[in-house]
Amino acid sequence: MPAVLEIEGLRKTYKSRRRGERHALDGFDMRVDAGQVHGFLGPNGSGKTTTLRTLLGLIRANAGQMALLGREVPAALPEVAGQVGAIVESPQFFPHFSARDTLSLLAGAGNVAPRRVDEVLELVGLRDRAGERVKTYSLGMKQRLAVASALLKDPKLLILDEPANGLDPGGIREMRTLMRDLAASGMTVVLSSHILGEIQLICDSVTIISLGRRVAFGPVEEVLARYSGGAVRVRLEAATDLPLAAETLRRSGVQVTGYDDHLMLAGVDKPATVTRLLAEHGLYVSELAPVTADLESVFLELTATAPVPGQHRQVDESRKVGGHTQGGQSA
Ligand SMILES: Nc1ncnc2c1ncn2[C@@H]1O[C@H](COP(=O)(O)OP(=O)(O)OP(=O)(O)O)[C@@H](O)[C@H]1O
Repeated sequence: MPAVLEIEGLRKTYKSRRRGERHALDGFDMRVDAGQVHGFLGPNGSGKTTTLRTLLGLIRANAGQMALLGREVPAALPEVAGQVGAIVESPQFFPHFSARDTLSLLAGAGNVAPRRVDEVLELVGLRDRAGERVKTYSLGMKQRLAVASALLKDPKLLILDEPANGLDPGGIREMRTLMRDLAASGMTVVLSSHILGEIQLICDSVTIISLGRRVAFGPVEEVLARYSGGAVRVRLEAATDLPLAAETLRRSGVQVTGYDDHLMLAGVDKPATVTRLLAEHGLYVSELAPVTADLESVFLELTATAPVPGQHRQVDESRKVGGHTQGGQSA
């Protein structure tokens, strides 16, 4: 599958007199294949916006290679810009203009056929309110207008920085449907976010960034499976046997956490061995279920941002949580 977006070894260092040097991107890699909705995930300050701004030629990298639609950027940006729609900073619209006026103005400036204005209004679901002034719009409607403006050129690649930021659950759901519709029409969509549930629902694949480095990437299901760590939930026919079962499993080297009515096991390669081991001790399993992690726990673990009781994590501060600090396919 051809890559629509490729980044290799990207470095960006900000220098300030007060804070000295800060490596916002520290050898970052990323690849997005055609036709995907790709989630770009990372905690605050991890380097998402810096990556997207560098890719779009808004700031200069210190090192690394980047390509959009198979062309090296920033050198080929003038040629590929017409096929890339992006919203990286919240666009400001004239509050007294309607959505239709706003888009007509942008279409005129960008040599876009006027009929495209109605097409994008339809696509983002603003057709029926297109004549009203932007100042009367909800945040969700303004976000749709921003997406509409990025769609005017009918781009092959759409890049959105935090498109669901500030939206209520209804607005988020609508944005999700819009993203999926765009992908279904053949567009590749890259969206940065820290709304993990959303990414899990919308995206085919993800890149997780932490402290300017890629810590995991791949299809969402693969990333989840990779970081579930062989977790298995076990229930027994007799709950009173749980302590004995826990002891038996621990003696065989399995990591066990005991709960009132079940055990959680970690690092189990073959769940069937658990059943056999327990049966050999007269303990009968009523449930043996592999537990898949959700994206939120994977994200918290990989980016070391899980909350710790009594501690306030500082922005940009790295802290190791659990065993994983680097992804299996990490850069
Ligand atoms: N213009 C700048 N000057 C100095 N430091 C900067 C500048 N822009 C970003 N940074 C620093 O670079 C790091 C990465 O910032 P960036 O905005 O790319 O992160 P982000 O992942 O987009 O975060 P958020 O989710 O909060 O928007 C942060 O430490 C930030 O403080």
